[in-house]
Amino acid sequence: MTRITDITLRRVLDSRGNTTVEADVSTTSGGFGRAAAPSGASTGEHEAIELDAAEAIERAEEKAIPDLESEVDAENQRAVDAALREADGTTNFSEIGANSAVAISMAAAKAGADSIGIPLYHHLGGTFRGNTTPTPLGNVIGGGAHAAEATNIQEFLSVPVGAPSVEEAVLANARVHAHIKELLQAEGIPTNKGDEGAWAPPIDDAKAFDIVDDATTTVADELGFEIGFGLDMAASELHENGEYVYDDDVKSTAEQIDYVEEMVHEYGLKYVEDPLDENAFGEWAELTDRVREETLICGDDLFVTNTSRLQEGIEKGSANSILIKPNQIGTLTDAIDAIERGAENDIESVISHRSGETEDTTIAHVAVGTDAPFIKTGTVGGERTAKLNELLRIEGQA
Ligand SMILES: O=C(O)[C@@H](CO)OP(=O)(O)O
Ligand SMILES: [Mg+2]
Repeated sequence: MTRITDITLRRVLDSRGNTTVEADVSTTSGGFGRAAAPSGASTGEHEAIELDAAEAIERAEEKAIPDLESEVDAENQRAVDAALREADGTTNFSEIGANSAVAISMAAAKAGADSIGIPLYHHLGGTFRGNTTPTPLGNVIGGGAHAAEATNIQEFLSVPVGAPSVEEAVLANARVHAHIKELLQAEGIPTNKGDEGAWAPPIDDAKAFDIVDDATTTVADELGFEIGFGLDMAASELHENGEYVYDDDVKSTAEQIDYVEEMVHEYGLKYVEDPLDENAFGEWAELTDRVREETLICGDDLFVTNTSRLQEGIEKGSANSILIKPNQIGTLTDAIDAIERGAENDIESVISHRSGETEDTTIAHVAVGTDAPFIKTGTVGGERTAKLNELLRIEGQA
């Protein structure tokens, strides 16, 4: 019923105007799925390999598609993803490209769900999950690798933990984003935007902390529920020769740990992603020990959605949260295996977009299907609202 009959790949544009891979998958029962691969800018050194889109398509057409068409059932996600890995033959999809692999993996999942006649989140999570929606982390001020001449910290995130619904949470983040524009304009500060639609003003991190604190507090008072905030420090991008290099300061590892702990206490941060370098498992553990009761310390570049790296982090106590990005590892099976391993070890999952995105909505379904407590997929911009609005549709079906 769900045997794959045809896989078609094409180049499409992502939100940065770069080409990426889109896959169409059809099945014998007429099921259909379409998905496109996102693309990162502040990529982890341990991520699966993204090839030039045209190259990835050519190689996947030659090496992977013949092993899938008429050979595998779209509803059997593990079999689809095992065939992709088998065809690639490397540990990091460097042969066919993680971009072609993840596009095919996600499109096959959609075709499987369509063939069976259930929503993707239900196909991915099963009948006993998928009854909750994640809290969205909304990127409202950005810099780092996402915007030049802006903050050193890559992302300041609105975290509406008190919102009674995902609809209220999404609207709250949009309100915080709009209020920040008003605060910046009131001071005559330019309101440029970064890759993910967050404001990217020419201000330092200290100013950004104060503006985001002001905006989240004001909007929380307006709406009547708690709105905290968090960070993606993407500290590997700041890490040079064992130090963390800011525009106005250079911090040793010990000073970086103290700094993050101080910010968690001063601003009541709900979430801190990548506060230290992507190889510093031990130092991460020291920070996590200090603040784990107050905040989530989340591994993005540290874990790169890789269960083996997550296992090392579990054994060392490096973090209490993992960022999940299917294109970092190459298949939905690997991404969901990482979520499960995390859940077995009290590691909270945050399902995430990439800075280069399309209108694809798969990650919204992954978040709901796995009961993930959080999703990080921006605040405004078509490639971000595509996921946020899909969450609103799913919540409406509940
Ligand atoms: O660092 C991150 O968490 C992601 C998403 O915000 O950015 P990028 O896709 O550039 O890695
Ligand atoms: Mg990150």
